[in-house]
Amino acid sequence: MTVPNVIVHRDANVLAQAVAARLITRLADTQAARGSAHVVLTGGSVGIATLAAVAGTAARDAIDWRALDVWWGDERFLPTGDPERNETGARTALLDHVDVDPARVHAMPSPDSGLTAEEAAEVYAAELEKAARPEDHGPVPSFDVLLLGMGPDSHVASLFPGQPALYEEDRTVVAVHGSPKPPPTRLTLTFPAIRAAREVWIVAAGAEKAQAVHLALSGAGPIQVPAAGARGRQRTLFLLDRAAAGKIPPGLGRIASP
Ligand SMILES: O=C(O)C(O)[C@@H](O)[C@H](O)[C@H](O)COP(=O)(O)O
Repeated sequence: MTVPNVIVHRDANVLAQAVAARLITRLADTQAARGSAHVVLTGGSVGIATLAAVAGTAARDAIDWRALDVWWGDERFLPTGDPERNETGARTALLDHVDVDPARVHAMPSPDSGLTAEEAAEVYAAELEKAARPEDHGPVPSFDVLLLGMGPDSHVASLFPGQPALYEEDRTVVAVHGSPKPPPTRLTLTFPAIRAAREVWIVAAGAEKAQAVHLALSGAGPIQVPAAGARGRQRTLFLLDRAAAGKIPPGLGRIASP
């Protein structure tokens, strides 16, 4: 697993703007090299603020939006259009404002599909598998950037400490019941799917995240500290504001904006 790099910005606003700039550059570079790119979005405050920042800058036109596959790391199992769905947040903040190819926006299924959460997880896993190419390392595409927010309990996507989803070694998407963060029923990528990403970027702001950041960077186990198990094949970034970086081990931080 890659050793994470830590980048610290002044506050949550600068963080969102800086992650947006980094994301645009990364995806545009990937498209220049390979023609298209895969990005995995996250819900949560910094995740959605980042998408809004992408929408708000003219540099967004550096991305060929029609040559981008958009996936989600997790979803709240709520009806389509529900404001609490991560999909709804991402559409409102960004996807409704750019020229994405609707066929390449891969929202996780909602309960109005008539599927149970378990069936929905299987459907999404099949969609991922269909998009995987022989050169990919498994039944999911090699995501170019996989964004993850992180909770104060160190959860990422809907992988919560101690829950069964963390032990999954085969399936790439599973249903989660009894999530400590509402709503209780969710769908989530598993560690094998997350670790197929070329780059994993964990974005977190606020002092309430400082302890989780500390643990995730201090050799904690992924069952107790899920963020400790989210690593990209080529690169793992912790993109933080100063408050979230307040407890990182000395020497690890790099202040990127004054
Ligand atoms: O469905 C969700 O809520 C998530 O995708 C979740 O993993 C989120 O990213 C973190 O809980 C961080 O959220 P905040 O940035 O709002 O603290």
